Amino acid sequence: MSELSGKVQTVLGLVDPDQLGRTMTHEHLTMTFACCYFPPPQGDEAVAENPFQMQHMHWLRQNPYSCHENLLLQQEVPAVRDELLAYRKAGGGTIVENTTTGIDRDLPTLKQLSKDTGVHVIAGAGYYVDCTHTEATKRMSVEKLTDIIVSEVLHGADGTDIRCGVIGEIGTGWPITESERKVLRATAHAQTQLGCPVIIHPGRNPTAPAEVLRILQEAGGDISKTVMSHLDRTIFDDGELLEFAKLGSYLEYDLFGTEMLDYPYNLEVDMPSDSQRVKTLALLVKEGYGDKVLVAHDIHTKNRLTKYGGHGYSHILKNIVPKMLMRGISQHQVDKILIDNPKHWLTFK
Ligand SMILES: CCC(=O)NCCS(=O)(=O)O
Repeated sequence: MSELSGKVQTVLGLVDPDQLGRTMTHEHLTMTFACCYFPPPQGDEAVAENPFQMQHMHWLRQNPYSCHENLLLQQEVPAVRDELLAYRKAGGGTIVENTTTGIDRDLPTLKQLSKDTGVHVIAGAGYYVDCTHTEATKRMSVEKLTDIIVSEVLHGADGTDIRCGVIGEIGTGWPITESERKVLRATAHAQTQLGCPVIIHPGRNPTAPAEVLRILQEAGGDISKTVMSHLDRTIFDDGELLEFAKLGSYLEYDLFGTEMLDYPYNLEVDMPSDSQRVKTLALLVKEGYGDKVLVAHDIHTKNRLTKYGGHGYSHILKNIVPKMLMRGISQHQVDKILIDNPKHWLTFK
């Protein structure tokens, strides 16, 4: 039996799963999203150059990807430290930090933030979406990719001895590229060796999540230990959602706090409001999937920080939990979503 078995691996080492407490399963504390810059609407160029003013806050919430500076979360370590202290005060215990290769994972900073704040931080192994894969990555065999991912969990990543505790977020687009397919197969092979948790960023198409699970399953992956992220912007029809839920992965609503009219990466998408997200969680609980639901904010741009008038990492604990209770989700079920489900997912087999 491996020394990881029955434990959770944080950036500070192995911990007992009962120590995690309330857990956000999909956040970023330091990263760059420059790969996904989207030009501003015509006429808004001047605002995009100088967005961090009170009168531009609404514009920034509607157009978070159209301002270069907003995509550099890695410049905000002191603000993130303050936010983590506030998160602890609000009752939070753990954050899964989903930054993988391609969007500037910074393990020493994650370790320091965890030391400074007492929040458990779990780092992610593997690769983000195709446009961030280097030519060298694209040339790698599945075996080589598997070895790298396994090593990031067992020995440490990015030339450090700081170990990752999950694989992901593994980035995929739509359609899924050949390089992304190889990374998915490597993810499944690494998961088979390690018995570890996996988390996926699906493409922006309602059929993308099931296609990813199919690829993972064919490569021997454990779907019951895999999280499908970003369902808020991916599957909109209740019937389709319940069909997807039958496949057995964790179901993650991780864009709490993000409300925007025009989702630039796919204008077909109507981004739900937080109230609509809570309604969907209530549906999943009622239909028997309460032990599969996970939640988070996926903070990946500056404007989502409270420093810039955003919702911050404590929004779910402070505002969404009361709304969940008000909409008939029991306290027992809320505790499952925030404590038990993350704990079971994050524990190595
Ligand atoms: C790196 C952060 C990330 O991928 N977030 C998801 C953004 S979106 O695809 O939901 O727009």
